[in-house]
Amino acid sequence: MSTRERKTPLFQRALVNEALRQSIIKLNPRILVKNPVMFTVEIGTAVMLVVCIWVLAGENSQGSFAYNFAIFLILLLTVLFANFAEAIAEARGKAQADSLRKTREETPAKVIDDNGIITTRSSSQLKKGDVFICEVGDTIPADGEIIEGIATIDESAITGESAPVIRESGGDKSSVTGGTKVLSDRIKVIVTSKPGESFLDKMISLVENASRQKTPNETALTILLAGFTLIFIIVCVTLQPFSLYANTPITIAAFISLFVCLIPTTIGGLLSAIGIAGMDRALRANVITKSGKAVETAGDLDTILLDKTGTITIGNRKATNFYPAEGISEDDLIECATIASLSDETPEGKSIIELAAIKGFRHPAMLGSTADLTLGLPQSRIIKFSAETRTSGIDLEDRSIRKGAYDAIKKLVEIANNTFPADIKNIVEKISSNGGTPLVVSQNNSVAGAIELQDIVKPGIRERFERLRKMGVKTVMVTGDNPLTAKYIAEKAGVDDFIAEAKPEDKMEYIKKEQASGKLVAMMGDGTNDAPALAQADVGVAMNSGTAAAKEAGNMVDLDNDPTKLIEVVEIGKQLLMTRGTLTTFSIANDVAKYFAIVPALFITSIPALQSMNIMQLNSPQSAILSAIIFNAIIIPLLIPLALRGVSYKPIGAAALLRRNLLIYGLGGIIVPFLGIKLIDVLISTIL
Ligand SMILES: Nc1ncnc2c1ncn2[C@@H]1O[C@H](COP(=O)(O)OP(=O)(O)OP(=O)(O)O)[C@@H](O)[C@H]1O
Ligand SMILES: [K+]
Ligand SMILES: [Mg+2]
Repeated sequence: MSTRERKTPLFQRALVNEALRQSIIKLNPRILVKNPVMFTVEIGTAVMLVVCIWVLAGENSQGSFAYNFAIFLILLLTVLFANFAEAIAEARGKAQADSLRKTREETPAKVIDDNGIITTRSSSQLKKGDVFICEVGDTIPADGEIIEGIATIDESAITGESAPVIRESGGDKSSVTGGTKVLSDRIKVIVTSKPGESFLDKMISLVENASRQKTPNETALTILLAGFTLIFIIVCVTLQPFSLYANTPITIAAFISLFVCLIPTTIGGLLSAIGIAGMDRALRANVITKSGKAVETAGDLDTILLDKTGTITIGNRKATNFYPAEGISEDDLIECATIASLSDETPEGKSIIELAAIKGFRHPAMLGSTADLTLGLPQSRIIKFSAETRTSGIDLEDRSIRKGAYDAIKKLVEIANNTFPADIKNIVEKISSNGGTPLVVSQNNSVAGAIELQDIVKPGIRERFERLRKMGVKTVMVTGDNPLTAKYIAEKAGVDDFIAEAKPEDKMEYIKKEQASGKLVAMMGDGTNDAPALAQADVGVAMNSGTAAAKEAGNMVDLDNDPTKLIEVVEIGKQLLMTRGTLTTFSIANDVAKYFAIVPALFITSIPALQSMNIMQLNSPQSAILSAIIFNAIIIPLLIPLALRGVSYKPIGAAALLRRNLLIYGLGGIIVPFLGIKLIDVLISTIL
C-alpha cells in the first residue's frame, strides 16, 4: 500500500490561500451558472445589493439599511462558502498532481542511434520511437518500454514505495516511467510517447485542470436540484398574492431569504467538492483516474475480474521439476525443454533454463550473449509464447519442439495421430490438483515429458475477497491455466467463480455477458492482450508497469502496480456515492426545518393561527430570518471536511447502510437546524 502524502491535513495554509482567491474568481456569473442553485443565490445577492441602495435612497417599506445589508452579506458569504468548498477540493487535487509532475522534470537522456552511437539530449527533446540507454544511477528521462536488458528500478518517486522493482524486456513488466531511477544493470528503452504527452502526463493535467467534466450522475443531480430551485421560485412567487390577501406585505429581504433557505444550497455548494475529493482520494491511493465517472462506477460494481498469475498468486512461476515420459531420458527432456526456452523471455521460460542449469545442463548456444542465443542453432524459427496459443517453442531443421498448456499440446499431438501418454496425463493432473502449472513438452508432435511450475497464493488475499463479498461484489478469477489448477487456487484464495483455459478474448466475452445482464464489471490488467477487455470493462485499471496499449485502454492506472488495488478503488467509489447520497439527504431534510423558522415569522402578526407552527419560538420575525440564513450559510463550511474526507464506509451491505444513513443524516438533518437556528436566534437577540 502506498503512502503518498496520505496524512496531509485538510486545510494547509498555502492551499487555503489559493482556495480563498479562487472563491472570489468563481463569483464570475459565467462560471457560477454551471451550478444553478448557487447561481440563483448570487442573483438574490445582487437583488439585495440593489435593495440596500434603494433603502439608502430613502425607501422605507423594506426595513432598516442595516438589516438589509446584513442579509446581503450573509447571502454573499453563502456563495463564497460554496465556491471555497469547490476551490479547496481543487487545490488539494492540484497539489497532488504537482507532486507527481515534479518527478517529470527535465533530465538528460542518452539517446542511441541505429549505429550504436550515443548522444546526450534533454528529455524534452525526445520523440516517440527514440531509443535511449539507462545505467546505474540514471534517472529515466521518459516513459517507455524496455527493448533490451533487465534492471532494478527505484520507483519511489511515483509510488512512494522504497522497495526496488525489477523491469525487463519482453512480457508484461517491460514498462518504465520517466522520473524513476535505475539502481542496477543497463537497459535499452524505446520511448512510447513524446515527453509531456504520455498517458500519465495527460492524466496529471486532468487532475490539475479546474475545468473538470461533470460526471453523468452529477449532471443528473444538478438538474434535479435545479428543478427543486424552480419549484421554490414558484412557491415563493405565489406567496405574494397570499400576503396581499392577509394584508401582510412581505419585504424583498424576507422573500429572498425564504427562497434561499428552501432551495438545496448545502448539497448545491458541496456537490462538486465531493466529486473532486473522490478523484483525489483515488490519487492518494496512487491510482490516477481518467474521469470522475470511473471512480463513481467503481462504487457500483457488481463483478470484478482478476488474473490468477501475479494477481491472486505471487506470479513468479518457477520450474521445480522435470518429468520425462516413458521411454525418454531425463537428459533428453531437459535438452528439449532448454532449447524450447532459449528465446523465451517469460519468467516461466527463464526459470526452465535456470532449473536445467541447476541440473547441470547448459546448451552450447547459451555461452554467447543474449543477442545471439540461436547462433548455435542454424535455421531455427522461434515460436514466442502467446496467451492465444498457450504454447511456445522452436522449429529447427529436423526437430520441432513445443512446450505449453496440457490441452494445447494434447491437441497438437492428437492431430499428428500420436497418443498422449497416460503417465504424463497422470503427472499433469497431480501437479494441477496441487495448484501447480504443468507444461507439457513435445518433440515432433510426440510427448517428451512435463515440467512443473509452482506459484504461491498471496498472503492476505482471502480476507480482501471476503471484504468484497460483504460489499456485494462478485470476484471472478480468470486464468490461462487448466481447470484443476484454477480450481485449487480459486478455493485457496476464496474467489466466487473462476474461468480456466481462458484466452484473452474469453475475458471480453465474460465481460460482455455480464454487462448484457445489466452488471457493471471491472478488470485489472497489464498486458497488451488485456487491452480490449480493459476497454470493454466499465472500470479498467491498468498497471503502470504494463504495456502502453493496456494503459491507453483502461480508465485508471495504478502507479503501485498492485493488482489487488481494485479492492481499494471499489471502496473509494462506494464512499464517494455514499457521501453524495447522505449529504443530499441531509441538505433536503435541513431545508424542511428552515421552512418552519421562516414561514411563521412572515405571517405571525396577521395570522395568529400560525402560532402553532411557530415551534421554535424565535425572538422576532427579523431575527428568525437572519438566524435561518446564517445557519444556511455556515452549514456549508462546517460540512466541507465531511465532503472532502467522505463519510466513513463499513461493508455491512447496501440495505443496512441505507437504513443507518437515513437515520443519521435524514433525521439528523431535520433536528440540527432547529437547534442551530434557535441558538443563533438567542445569540443575535443578546447581541442586539
Ligand atoms: N512461457 C511459456 N511457454 C509455454 N507455455 C506457457 C508459458 N507460460 C505459460 N504457459 C502456458 O500457457 C498457459 C496460459 O498462460 P497465461 O499467461 O496466458 O495465463 P496464466 O498466467 O495461467 O493466467 P493469467 O491469466 O492469470 O496470467 C499457462 O497456464 C501455461 O500452461
Ligand atoms: K437551503
Ligand atoms: Mg500470465
